[in-house]
Amino acid sequence: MKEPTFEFDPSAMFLENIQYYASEPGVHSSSAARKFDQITIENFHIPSLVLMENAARGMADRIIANYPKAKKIAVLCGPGNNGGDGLALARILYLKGYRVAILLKADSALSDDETVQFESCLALNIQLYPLELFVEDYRPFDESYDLYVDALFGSGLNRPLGGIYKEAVCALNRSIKPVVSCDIPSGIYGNTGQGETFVYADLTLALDCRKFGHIISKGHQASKTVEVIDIGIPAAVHALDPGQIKWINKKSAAHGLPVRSRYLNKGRFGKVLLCGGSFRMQGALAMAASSCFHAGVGTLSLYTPKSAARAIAAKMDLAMIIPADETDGYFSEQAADRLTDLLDQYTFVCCGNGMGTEDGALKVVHTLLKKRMNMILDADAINIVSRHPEWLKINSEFRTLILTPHVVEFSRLSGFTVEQIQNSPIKCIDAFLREYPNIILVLKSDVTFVADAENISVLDHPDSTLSKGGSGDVLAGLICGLCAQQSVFYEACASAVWIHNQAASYHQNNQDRINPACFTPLDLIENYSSIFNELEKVREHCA
Ligand SMILES: NC(=O)C1=CN([C@@H]2O[C@H](COP(=O)(O)OP(=O)(O)OC[C@H]3O[C@@H](n4cnc5c(N)ncnc54)[C@H](O)[C@@H]3O)[C@@H](O)[C@H]2O)[C@@H](O)CC1
Ligand SMILES: Nc1ncnc2c1ncn2[C@@H]1O[C@H](COP(=O)(O)OP(=O)(O)O)[C@@H](O)[C@H]1O
Ligand SMILES: [K+]
Repeated sequence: MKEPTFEFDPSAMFLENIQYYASEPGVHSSSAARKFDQITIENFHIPSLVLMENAARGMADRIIANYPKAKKIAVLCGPGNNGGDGLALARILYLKGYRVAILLKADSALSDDETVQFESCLALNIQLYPLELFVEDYRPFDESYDLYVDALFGSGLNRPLGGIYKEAVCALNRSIKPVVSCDIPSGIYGNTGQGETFVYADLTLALDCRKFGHIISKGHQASKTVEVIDIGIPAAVHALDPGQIKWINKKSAAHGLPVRSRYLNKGRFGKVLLCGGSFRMQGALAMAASSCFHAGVGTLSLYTPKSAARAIAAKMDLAMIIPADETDGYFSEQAADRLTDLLDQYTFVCCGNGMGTEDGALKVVHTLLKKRMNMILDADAINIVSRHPEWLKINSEFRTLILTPHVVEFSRLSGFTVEQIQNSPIKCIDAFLREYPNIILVLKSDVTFVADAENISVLDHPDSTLSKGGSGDVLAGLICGLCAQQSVFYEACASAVWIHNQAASYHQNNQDRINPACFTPLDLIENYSSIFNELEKVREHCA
């Protein structure tokens, strides 16, 4: 595994206000996480056994909170410090009165810290079984124990699982009892999320920080629900990692929400033009428009083919509608010519929703890109620039361009296969942004990335409520609405991604929650107001 290149530089850390860093850690490679451990042990003189104890205590607390009925717990331990965490956890649970069994490969060589843990488990007479017994028949354990802990391998995995470990993982996956993985599901590589045979966990307790392997490739589903355990690594150490992915959370979402001064008039909250729609797909534009308006923009205009304009005008009062010349219900080439004269009135444009990829639409996108203005291209506009990637470079240094592809659109745009994007999203994003450094990319999926040439952030909150036609249009409208009101576009994109996802589950704990199957993308918009209120409170609290 390649070791990260960053070095410990105390001056870099302490010249800054250390509190600045005291926020939730991002997502790091597991090589970086190993480096954090090393820096903490060597430079902060916090012994590795202390970190291990913190890890084990944190895990015990989370297991008790998540599985309050589990009283009998079997812990599968490997030959390294992941196994050491497992043994320390076994001791802590045992001393709290749980019935605990340790499963360890017979004659296993143990790491130094694990040896310490092993001695104390032996002295306490905690039940110890050879892992071989579990591999031969896991069912007696299924009958006697309520929960398994997978502490076989963590960040030290350096080859595919084989032999008894592979068999143990297969048995764990067949078991009907819940499995909690320590740090990372065994068999998954923390740097890449790849693996051959690996544990499918019900809960993964990530030590210190989330690793890439929790959010990408096979590791994403294998990890299922991830909770982070604070093991006592100083927060400022995380900031040393240049390769980290920021975690999009409520606090960062609050940061990207525009501040709304009570004294300003509509002209100061953005003059937005949405360009899109067609006779067959006017709903996409209407949903984007409603989302954009409810995000707070001052004025909103829609430029859409005549027949779509008539249909939208009949149901929407929020936007000014400019009918465009059309051919068979889609933008005509003349529509693009007229657009040139219109654009100067607007401060932000969103283009693509329901637009089609006919010649007129092509010319509309080209016209926009020749103009030095800030804009989002979504949906069909992305399909169009995929056919003309050279257009992405026109005037690129004079404007911010936001692209919001889903994985298939990103595949068309970047040339990477869907499989490559799913297996190695970070590499694909990185390569794309090296080619187009002035773009902000929002790569949408169950895990969504927001990236520019310098930053990459992630939202990992899968929710089938959003797996519906129109969710993307609503997101494009929201991003446009937040960006039109401020100049920190990257933060606004991350904020919109969080709000959009949060809006899908907003009623989760209320009786009036709409079932995910029955929820429509328009219901998302109804939840903006409550979410904005919450984010404003977070912002006041942090000020
Ligand atoms: N370094 C530290 O101070 C801390 C480490 N922590 C824990 O330590 C873990 C990392 O510990 P280690 O570096 O010991 O690594 P692991 O415990 O992941 O395992 C490494 C050991 O497994 C062997 N191994 C790797 N792949 C194998 C395979 N496929 N089949 C059989 N054997 C294999 C290696 O040769 C090595 O002996 C973390 O994931 C975390 O759980 C935590 O306790 C926090 C503090
Ligand atoms: N399972 C899921 N979990 C979380 N978010 C999802 C899921 N499925 C879709 N989404 C989100 O919903 C939106 C769908 O966008 P897109 O695929 O462009 O839809 P459409 O073009 O139909 O509007 C994206 O923001 C995506 O991240
Ligand atoms: K593990």
